[in-house]
Amino acid sequence: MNVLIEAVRAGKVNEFSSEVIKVYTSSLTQVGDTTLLMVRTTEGKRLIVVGSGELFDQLQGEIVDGEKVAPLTHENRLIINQFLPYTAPQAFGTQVATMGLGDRLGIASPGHIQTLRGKDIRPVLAQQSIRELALTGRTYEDVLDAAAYAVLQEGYTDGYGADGDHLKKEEDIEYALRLGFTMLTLDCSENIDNTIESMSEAEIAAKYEQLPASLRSRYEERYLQTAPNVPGATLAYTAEALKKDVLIYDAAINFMEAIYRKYIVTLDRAVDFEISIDETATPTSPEAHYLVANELRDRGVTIFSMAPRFCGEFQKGIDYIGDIAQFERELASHAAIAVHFEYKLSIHSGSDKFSVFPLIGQYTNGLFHIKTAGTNWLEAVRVVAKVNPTLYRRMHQYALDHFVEATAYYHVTTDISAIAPLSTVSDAQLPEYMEENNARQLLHITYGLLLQAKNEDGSRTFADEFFQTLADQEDTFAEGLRHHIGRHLELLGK
Ligand SMILES: O=C(O)[C@@H](O)[C@H](O)[C@H](O)C(=O)CO
Repeated sequence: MNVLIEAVRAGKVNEFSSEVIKVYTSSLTQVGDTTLLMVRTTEGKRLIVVGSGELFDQLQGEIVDGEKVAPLTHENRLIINQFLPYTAPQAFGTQVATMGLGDRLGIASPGHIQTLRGKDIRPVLAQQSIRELALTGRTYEDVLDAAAYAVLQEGYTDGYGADGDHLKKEEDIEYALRLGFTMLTLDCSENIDNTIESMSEAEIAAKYEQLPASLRSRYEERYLQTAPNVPGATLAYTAEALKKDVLIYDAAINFMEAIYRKYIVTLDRAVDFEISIDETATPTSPEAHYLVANELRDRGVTIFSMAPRFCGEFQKGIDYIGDIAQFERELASHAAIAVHFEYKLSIHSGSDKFSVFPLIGQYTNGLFHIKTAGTNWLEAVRVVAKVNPTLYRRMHQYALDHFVEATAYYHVTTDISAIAPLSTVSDAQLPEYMEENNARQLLHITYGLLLQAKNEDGSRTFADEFFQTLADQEDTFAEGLRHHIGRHLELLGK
């Protein structure tokens, strides 16, 4: 039997062989007569496969002294999924709190698992939007592979989800579902008519009159003649507000129903279907939220969660911006509406919203879905700032030089002039940039440009050194995530 595996079993993990840098003791797994153990070697992570049986035979790898050393490939991940079902993603439904832990690098999930293990919340480890894939150059196969191997590495058997996030096009929906994604976040922003917000009351009335009379009378009967009764929600429709909401959301509701009928109802497996109306210029009033939810229920559309666009600003990687008293008033209604229609409220751009986390935990009674992604990338940047100041300075300067280009992808109100000039900051102070909102947003939204930057000779400007630094500092990164995401959970009441 492999000396490493025997050493792990005997609790003597420091008996490393020469090529092994680290043994992931939690990965020790027995499947029939096959034993698996993940290690990090000078060539990267590998699976040591010992024994015999189907799993041993099917895993692809090199035979060394009768044992198999298997790389963490996509093909091997699919085989492991078959033999260890908990390494494949699952849907969670509406009765357990869930947290989206978007990992743009493919190396954060072990720290996320260490943070959530044992808590009353489940991780959606494989969460990426098509926007993130485009900016990082990754695929959904890469995203699933990274999450599954992290689950194996950490010996995490409580289940995790996979969210095809902010999907707008049918081909992207088909792509994610074909790969086995277990959550689908339908981004309806392109079906929401934001021009209505800037119209006068007369213009709205005129446009509304152009709608079919049958549609108008149906909405008026359901929302003006019948007062909604949602315990805990304060809802008051006026004729003017109803006209506006119908013009803003009617096409989006039709889109939601069409996708549900074509892709969700026809599936032979459970999928958590989320409706995202958060990435739009129009804040979602509680009345608008109720109208969308009521129309969906009336059309037989069952959803896992709804992501409204809250009042104020939920910007990337920084705390809430806005009137917290108004946020609390509206949150109470949004949460009550979610309870009434039996789905979870989903909090997008959930990274670092520390000032409102207690309210979210309170009003949802701890039953929510919250999404993070940027803050996990920034914890990796923080590690670089701590241990590789030269690399951080190069990345920071590149981000400054390319910031305007990055604003095409994310809405931020960053004040670049407020960021301390690099020349005035000592190496020891560099991590403090991660405590300053403008610097956080600078590094947050330029992630794709930094990761995909190339030199004239085609070599990667930052990515190779960045990933090597994070590999060398794997424990530091995991500890940073345990601290930072742990703070999120603590304030959310988890
Ligand atoms: O950056 C993205 O596209 C995603 O991380 C998106 O922002 C996600 O839905 C989210 O809200 C993460 O906080």
